[in-house]
Amino acid sequence: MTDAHATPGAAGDPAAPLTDAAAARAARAPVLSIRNVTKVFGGDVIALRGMSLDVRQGDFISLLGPSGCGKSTALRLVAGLTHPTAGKIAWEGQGAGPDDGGLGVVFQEPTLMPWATVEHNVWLPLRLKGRRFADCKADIDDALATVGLSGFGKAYPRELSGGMKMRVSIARAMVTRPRLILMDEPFAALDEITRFKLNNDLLAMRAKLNCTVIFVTHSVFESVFLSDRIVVMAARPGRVIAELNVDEPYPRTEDFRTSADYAAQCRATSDALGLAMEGAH
Ligand SMILES: Nc1ncnc2c1ncn2[C@@H]1O[C@H](COP(=O)(O)OP(=O)(O)OP(=O)(O)O)[C@@H](O)[C@H]1O
Repeated sequence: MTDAHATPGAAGDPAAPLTDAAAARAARAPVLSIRNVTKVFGGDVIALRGMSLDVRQGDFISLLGPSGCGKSTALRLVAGLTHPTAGKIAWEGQGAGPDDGGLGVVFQEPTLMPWATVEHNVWLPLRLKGRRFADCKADIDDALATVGLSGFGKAYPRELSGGMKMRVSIARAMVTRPRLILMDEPFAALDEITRFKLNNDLLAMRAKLNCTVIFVTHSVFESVFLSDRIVVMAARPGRVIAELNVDEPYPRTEDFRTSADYAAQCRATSDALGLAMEGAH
């Protein structure tokens, strides 16, 4: 039996007792800590104010909130693409961090090189590390198999559907076997059936790679299906207003998607998001 109701977390009610699942999560090895991070653009746009988050090995964290609440800014800060105005982001352990292969990033657009084949696109992060194609071929084939694209290595992006392009983008992010994958609304542009399928496949890939994911989304349904932690954010200024745990164990299947537990968790998350939207006006 699962407890799929909103449960307290670090940013929710730290004084409340943890569920067994939350206690087990808290015991996992730390990957990254975000401490009181603020990002201000141009002197007066507070994209993010005082964000704190502990990311642990195996977490699947969704950042959920209205447009402009600082979700992408938070991901860019973690990726080292921009730097905090105040506060600190600290990586834990060896082989971590954006500069030493500990990180893979998937953007909303697949951002593939149109002139290169699928396998050459996936090779890119290894190539940037100076690795020869022939030496990486097995890893590239493995990444393509993991995303369900075996046999498409010689195809060009123009020959692929939107969902397949996104799979290539995910294979490219995972080919270095990063500890942490950041995903910025990767499925937002896809139709709902493709999105459900990619949600299922993403969980299978994550289980295979045993990696940690931070996932940005506008979708309550997607965040509840995928995540074990949902960070709800509000805009103006961008900030965290709640953290909810989804204690349903993995693997999650279509049975979960149609269960009363899932519906209850979606309602609780929707309520928290409603408060975030109110705060934005
Ligand atoms: N480079 C920048 N320069 C100035 N302002 C910026 C910059 N990047 C983001 N902002 C502002 O910071 C705020 C947060 O933006 P961010 O893109 O992080 O939000 P978001 O939650 O990801 O939004 P969306 O869901 O629409 O992508 C917004 O007001 C945005 O206009």
